[in-house]
Amino acid sequence: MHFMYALQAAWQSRNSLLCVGLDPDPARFPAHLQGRPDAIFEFCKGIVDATADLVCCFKPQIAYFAAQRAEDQLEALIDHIHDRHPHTPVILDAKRGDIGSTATQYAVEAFERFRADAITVNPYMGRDSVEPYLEYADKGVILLCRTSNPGGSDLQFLEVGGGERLFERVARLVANDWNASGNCGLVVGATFPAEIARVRQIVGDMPLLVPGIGAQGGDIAETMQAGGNSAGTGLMINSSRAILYAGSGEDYAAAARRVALETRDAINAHR
Ligand SMILES: O=c1ccn([C@@H]2O[C@H](COP(=O)(O)O)[C@@H](O)[C@H]2O)c(=O)[nH]1
Repeated sequence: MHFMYALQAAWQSRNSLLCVGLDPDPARFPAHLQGRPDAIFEFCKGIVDATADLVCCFKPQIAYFAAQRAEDQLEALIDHIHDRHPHTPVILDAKRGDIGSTATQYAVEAFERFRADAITVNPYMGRDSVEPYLEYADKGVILLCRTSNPGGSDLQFLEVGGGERLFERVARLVANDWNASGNCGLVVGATFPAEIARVRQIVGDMPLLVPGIGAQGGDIAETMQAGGNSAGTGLMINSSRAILYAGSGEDYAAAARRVALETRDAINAHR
């Protein structure tokens, strides 16, 4: 199914704009999982099974798996999500960016090896570097636009001519030129609500992946006010650490569910 249809369906059926980020850090795992060769898979599976009915998508961040030589556990986790929680889109957060021939391999990795429904991509090498992902017309391509980190302003805020800032140019380019298959989205951090509003103004109803609530301190009310689209959806609001590490004992998944539920409800209170 086309990523955008799957996302629309998940927004409706789950009544949720919450994306749970899967950033497994073994140093923070509960004691009963420490030292197990499949700890990363088991930890994430516990989170996924406890929260799947509360989310519109999951977002595994590939660095947490690759750093532990655990790409096989990432493959198993995405298979698990597809098998046990169908109709729950998976965004592989990889922020890839390279020349076309290499990007082709990254696209195969994301969509064929890992079976992700969407991938995050860095747009700053230009259209030919993004084309290999766009060619998978039913997969989501979510481009970095205004990232949540403070240093994002170093480049993304630069004026690039015509009174436009770089993040605005990216938003306009993606909305007007790169989105021919209707499979693009943008990353805009919750830590910069004014820029979320500006991006929404430029791109209309395009889905925005919004990290930065929870551990990074972004405000849910301001995010919703700035980013909701005409249908009251349009957002995948990500929280990773605040949910993953809500508990530290054997009941960590139940603790994660409690915080996911609170977060989903706090988001819905502003729709
Ligand atoms: O601008 C961006 C783009 C991506 N991220 C990613 O989102 C999560 C945020 O984790 P929290 O624990 O909720 O802070 C993480 O995987 C980042 O790599 C982002 O934070 N900002």
